[in-house]
Amino acid sequence: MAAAASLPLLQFSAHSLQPKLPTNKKFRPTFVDPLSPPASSSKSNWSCRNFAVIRCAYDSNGDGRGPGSGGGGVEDGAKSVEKIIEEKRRAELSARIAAGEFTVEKSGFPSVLKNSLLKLGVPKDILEFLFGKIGAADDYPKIPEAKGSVSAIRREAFFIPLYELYLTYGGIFRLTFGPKSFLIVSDPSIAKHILKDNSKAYSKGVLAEILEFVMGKGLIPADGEVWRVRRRAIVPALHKKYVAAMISLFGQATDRLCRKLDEAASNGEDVEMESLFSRLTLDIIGKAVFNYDFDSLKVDTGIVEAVYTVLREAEDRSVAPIPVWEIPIWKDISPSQKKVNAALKLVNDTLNDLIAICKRMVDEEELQFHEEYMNEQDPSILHFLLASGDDVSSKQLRDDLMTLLIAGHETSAAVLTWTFYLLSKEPSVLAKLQNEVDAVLGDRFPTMEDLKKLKYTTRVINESLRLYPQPPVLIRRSLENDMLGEYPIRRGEDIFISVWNLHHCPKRWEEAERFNPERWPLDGPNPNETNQDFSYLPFGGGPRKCVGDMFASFETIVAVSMLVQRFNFQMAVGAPPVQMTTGATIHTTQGLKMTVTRRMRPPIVPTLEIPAVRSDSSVNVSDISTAPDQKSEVSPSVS
Ligand code: HEM
Repeated sequence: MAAAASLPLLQFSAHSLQPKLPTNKKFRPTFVDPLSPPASSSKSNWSCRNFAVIRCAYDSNGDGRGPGSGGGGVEDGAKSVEKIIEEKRRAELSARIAAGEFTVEKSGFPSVLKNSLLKLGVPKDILEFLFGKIGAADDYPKIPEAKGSVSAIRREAFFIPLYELYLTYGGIFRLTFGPKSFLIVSDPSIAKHILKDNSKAYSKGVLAEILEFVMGKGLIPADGEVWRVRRRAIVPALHKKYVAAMISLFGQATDRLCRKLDEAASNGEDVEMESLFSRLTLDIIGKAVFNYDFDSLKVDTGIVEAVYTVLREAEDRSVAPIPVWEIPIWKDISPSQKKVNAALKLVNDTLNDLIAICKRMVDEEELQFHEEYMNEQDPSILHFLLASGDDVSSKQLRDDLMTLLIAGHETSAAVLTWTFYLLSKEPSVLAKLQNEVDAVLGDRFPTMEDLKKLKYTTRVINESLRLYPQPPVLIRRSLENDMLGEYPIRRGEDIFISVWNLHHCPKRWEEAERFNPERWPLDGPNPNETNQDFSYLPFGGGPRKCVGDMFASFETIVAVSMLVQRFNFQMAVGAPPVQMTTGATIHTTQGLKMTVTRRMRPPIVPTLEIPAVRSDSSVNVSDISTAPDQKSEVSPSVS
C-alpha cells in the first residue's frame, strides 16, 4: 500500500486560483488514447455519457436511485434535491471539460518560428541544423494540459474528477494549478515504463515527504540505496512457510469478529463494518509483524487509540490544504499536533519495547537460521529480521515495522469493506460465493489446501480490487529527463499513476462499472499486472510491487469465506449513503452500516482445527487459480 495521493498543492491552489480560459479555442489536446472523443459537436454528449457511467460506481444503492433511497420522508426529499444539484454540478463540469475550457495547448515558439521560416523559403536542412542546436524538444508533441480551478470538483474523492479528465484528455495529461503541475498517467504502457522498465528513474517524491513523520525511511517512502537494502532484508521474511503459518492467525482473528457479529445478530443491532474490518486487520498485522496482540476487536486500549491517531494524521496530511505541521510554533502549541506527537511517542515506545523483548528471545534461542526460518512461538517478521542478524539501526527497524503496520492494515481493511459493499448490491454473487464456501469449507476454518479451492472467492476479491483499487493512485517523481510515450518530460515532474482510471477504462473492460467476478475465468491464471499487461495493478508492479501480496490475498480470502460461511449481509435500513472519500486508501464517508443475520443452515459449531504449520512450499497464490476445476475437487461439506 501507499498513501493514495497528496493533494495539498492541488487543493491549496483551488482556493487561490480562478480558471484560465484558453486564449485560442482552436487548439485541442493531442489525444493519445483511443478513448478520447473526436473534436466534434458530439463530444459534449460523449463525455456526459461516460460521466453517467462513473456515477453509478459510487451510487450507494447501485440502483440508480441514489443515496438515501432506503430511508424515507423529508430526509429522502432533501437528499434527492442534494443529489440533483450534485448531478447538475458534475454534468456542468463534464460539459466544461468537453468544451475545452480546461485545455491550454502551447504550440511551442521554436516550432512556430521554424514553420514560418520554412514558409519564407529557408532551406529545411539549415533549419533542422539551427533548431537542433537550440533544443529539439519543442518539436515533440506537447502533453495535453488541463488547467483551472478545482472549485467545481473538490467536494469528491479526487480520483473521480481525474477519471473525467482522463476520458477527455487521454492516457497522459498535465494538470496545472497555478505554479504546481502534475502528470496524470492512465495509460498501461506508460505505467509499465514508470513502474517497471525505467523504475530507476523515478522516486516516491511527494509521498516520501508527507509520510516521513511516521514511516521515516521505511520501505514505502524510502528510495535509492536505503530502499534497496531494506527490501532485500524484508522480502525474505515473508517466505511461503511464514505466510502459510499466518492462515491460522487469519482464521482465529476472523473468528473473533464472527463472535462479535453473532452478538449483534442476536441483539438485532446493525453493525458498522468498515471500523470492524479496520480492527480485524489491525489485530492481524500486529501479531504478524511484531507479535503484538492489539485485541482491538475487544478493547480500546491507549495503544489502539494511538495507532489510529497516527494513521488518521498520515491520511489527513495527504489531503491537507496547507502543511500546517511544518509551521514551527504551530506544531508545539496546536492541541491536535500535540496529540499526534504523544500518540507517535507511545507507538514508538511500544515498538522499542517489542524490539527489546524479541531481541532477548532471539539471544536465548538456539538459532539455526535458514531461508524459511520461523520461530514457532513467535513467527513474526520482526523475529525473522532479528534472527537473520539483520544489521540495522533501531530507528530503521522501527520505521520498517511502522511501515508494515500501516501498509498491511489500511489496504486489507479497505478491500474487505468494499467487497462487502459490492456483495450487498449483488445477492446473486453472494449466493454463489456461499455455495462455494459451503462446499469447500463446510463448517471448518479454512486451511491452505482450501484456499486453492476457493476459486470463486478469489475472483470476488480480484474484482473488488479492480473496482476499488487500494490505493487508487500511485505517486512518483522523475529523477531525470525521460520519454513517456511520445512526450519528453523533465526531471522533477510529480506523477500520479491513476490505478482507478486503468481499472475503470471502458475500452479495456467490458461493462467496466459492473461488479462481475465472472470476468475472471475460474480456470484462468490469477490476474496480476503481468498477465494483464499493466491494465490491472492490484498490488502495483515492477521492483516496488507490494511485498505483502500473498499475505493479503490469503488474509482476505480467509476473512471473506469465514464471514459469508456464517452470515448474510445487507445494507441496514436507513443506512447513510455509501460514498467514497480519499485517505491513504478509499474510505467511505459515513461508514458501512449493515444488518448481519445468521445463515439459516443447520447449526454450526466451528471447530478450531488449526492446521499445524506447514512447510508446503509448493502452494502459493498462483496455485490457487491454476488448480484443477474445483467441481471435481471439492470436499463434501462436513457438518
Ligand atoms: C489487499 C491488501 C494490499 C494491497 C491492495 C496492497 C497494495 C500495494 C500497492 C499497490 C503497492 C505499491 C505501491 C507503489 O508502487 O507506490 C504496495 C506496496 C507495499 N505494500 Fe502492499 N498492499 C496490501 C497489503 C500489504 C500487506 C499485508 C503488507 C505487509 C505485510 C504490505 C506491504 C507493502 C510494502 C512494504 C510496500 C512497499 C514496497 C516497496 O516499495 O518496495 N502490503 N502495496
